[in-house]
Amino acid sequence: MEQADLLDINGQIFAEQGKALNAVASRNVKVLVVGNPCNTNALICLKNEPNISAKNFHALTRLDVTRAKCQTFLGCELVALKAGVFYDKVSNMTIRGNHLMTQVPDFLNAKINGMPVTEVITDIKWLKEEFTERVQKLGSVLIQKWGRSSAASTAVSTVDVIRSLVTPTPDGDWFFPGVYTTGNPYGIADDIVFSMPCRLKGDGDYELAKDVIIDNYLPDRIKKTEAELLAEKRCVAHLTGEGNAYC
Ligand SMILES: O=C(O)C[C@H](O)C(=O)O
Repeated sequence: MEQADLLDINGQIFAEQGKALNAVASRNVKVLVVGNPCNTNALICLKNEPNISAKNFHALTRLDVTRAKCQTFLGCELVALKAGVFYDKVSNMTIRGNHLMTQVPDFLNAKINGMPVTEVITDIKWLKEEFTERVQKLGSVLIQKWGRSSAASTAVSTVDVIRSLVTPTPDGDWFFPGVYTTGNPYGIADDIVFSMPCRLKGDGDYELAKDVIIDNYLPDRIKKTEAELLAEKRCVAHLTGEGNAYC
């Protein structure tokens, strides 16, 4: 199926969900969109819920973050640092942008046992190439292997998001959902759903993390995933009330 068809068919479901939530849901409802393409489906959903704050919508990019944490842990194995490190010792891991293949696993800001990942895994080539590609492609690799999307890890990630929404983010760490962009400090275009680092107090509301490092490597990649999301957005304009779709 072409991406434009997928966007249209799945997008219609999320437009209807948005309208239904708008009609009956609490104005404080928190919405987590799982169906792919989840960033743009979240955008469609929130555009159909004018009575509910766009801040209440999240896209499930947590799955990618958990994968990135696990791959980082495997990276530790590669440099014989497995002892004492499990993936829950990896903090500040985010993926930037879309849940799809252009996503940017941000190893630059991530830490292992409080130390920058790049100081623990000094093979930067491995981080830029193998690690990044593994995280980007795991979803499609699993579909090829099993003939369907991953279900258990999606369910676990969904529970993780809900737990993160109702628990204060641990000191020094981040929460990393796909969120609606409006006036963010990272220069990401407004009016899309983009995964970025956040912190929560445990009441479901969040603020964007401020202590974020950007080097020469990340911006180009972040621009690419932003461009993909802007293109998806044009493709679903008929579902967001913004005119004719253009794919
Ligand atoms: O369902 C998919 O397209 C893949 C899924 O989002 C995943 O990342 O495992």
